Amino acid sequence: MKISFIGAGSMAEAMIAGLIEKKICRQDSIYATNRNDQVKMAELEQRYGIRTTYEMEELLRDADMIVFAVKPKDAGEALSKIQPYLNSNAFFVSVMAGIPIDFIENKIKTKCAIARAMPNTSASVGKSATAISFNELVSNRQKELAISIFSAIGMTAIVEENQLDAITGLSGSGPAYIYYIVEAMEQSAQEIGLERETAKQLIIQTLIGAADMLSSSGKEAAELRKAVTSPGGTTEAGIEVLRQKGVEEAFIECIKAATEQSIKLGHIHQSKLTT
Ligand SMILES: NC(=O)C1=CN([C@@H]2O[C@H](COP(=O)(O)OP(=O)(O)OC[C@H]3O[C@@H](n4cnc5c(N)ncnc54)[C@H](OP(=O)(O)O)[C@@H]3O)[C@@H](O)[C@H]2O)C=CC1
Ligand SMILES: O=C(O)[C@@H]1CCC=N1
Repeated sequence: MKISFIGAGSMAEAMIAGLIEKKICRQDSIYATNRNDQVKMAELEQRYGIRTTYEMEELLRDADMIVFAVKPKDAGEALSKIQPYLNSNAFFVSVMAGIPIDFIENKIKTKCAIARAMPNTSASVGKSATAISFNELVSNRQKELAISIFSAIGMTAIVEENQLDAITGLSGSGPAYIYYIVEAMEQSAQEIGLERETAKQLIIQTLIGAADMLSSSGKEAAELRKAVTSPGGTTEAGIEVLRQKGVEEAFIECIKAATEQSIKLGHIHQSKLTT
């Protein structure tokens, strides 16, 4: 099975790392290209044993899946570059935030199977939360292929395309929100006089434990939170500050803003098709 990546940045690398870790396909059956960062290409070859090339013919010939992972702003240019090399057998999987399937269909001018997916960078450790939708040309075999690949690097939900902007705001960007909280916890650990490395390990284990509880206890987040929060205790004192500072509202606004941005990216690209 040949999988070709167009765009070789954070998201492509996370998927490549996950695919290799889970032995989904041979290392030398994964191909990648970028715009011009040859150092990065050499690094990927060395780190993962994959093939990199700037030859579109070599990259795309007989690929079972073409994963499109450039920034939305570069989508038009990159799609135009590969368009002459695509045929109706191609199976194209875009992971771009905000870019609708019909924009891609218009740009590549070839009727082919297209999936739009929203994974996250936890793919690199086999823990992506991915949502995916398909155009009407994706065959059952291609759907199974995409689902098996994304499921190997995490969990996969099949959704209607109109859900993907919200999913981008929630779980596509989601890891960054958690890292942001960890940064704050690390900063606070320093301020309250804890040794950096010990604090880091405690924070990580706290996150893993909480995620595990959410996943395996069958209890809602609110119930788990209440179980930690003794009346008149330490957690109550801490959570009260979060409440006063409006942290819950801030997170809700944060996810709405990310969702809006995904919608906006789509509109910007759609308007380019009509101008
Ligand atoms: N990062 C994340 O957490 C997630 C990202 N995504 C989506 O994945 C996509 C990629 O994001 P990310 O990996 O973070 O971005 P990066 O900036 O890390 O990588 C973008 C890649 O695209 C390449 N590129 C740009 N233009 C072209 C071109 N014309 N032809 C070939 N390659 C090109 C760049 O090459 P060069 O370096 O040479 O310029 C680079 O390798 C985005 O659309 C994003 O919305 C989806 C889910 C999560
Ligand atoms: O910030 C971004 O645009 C990408 C999409 C989802 C996560 N990162």
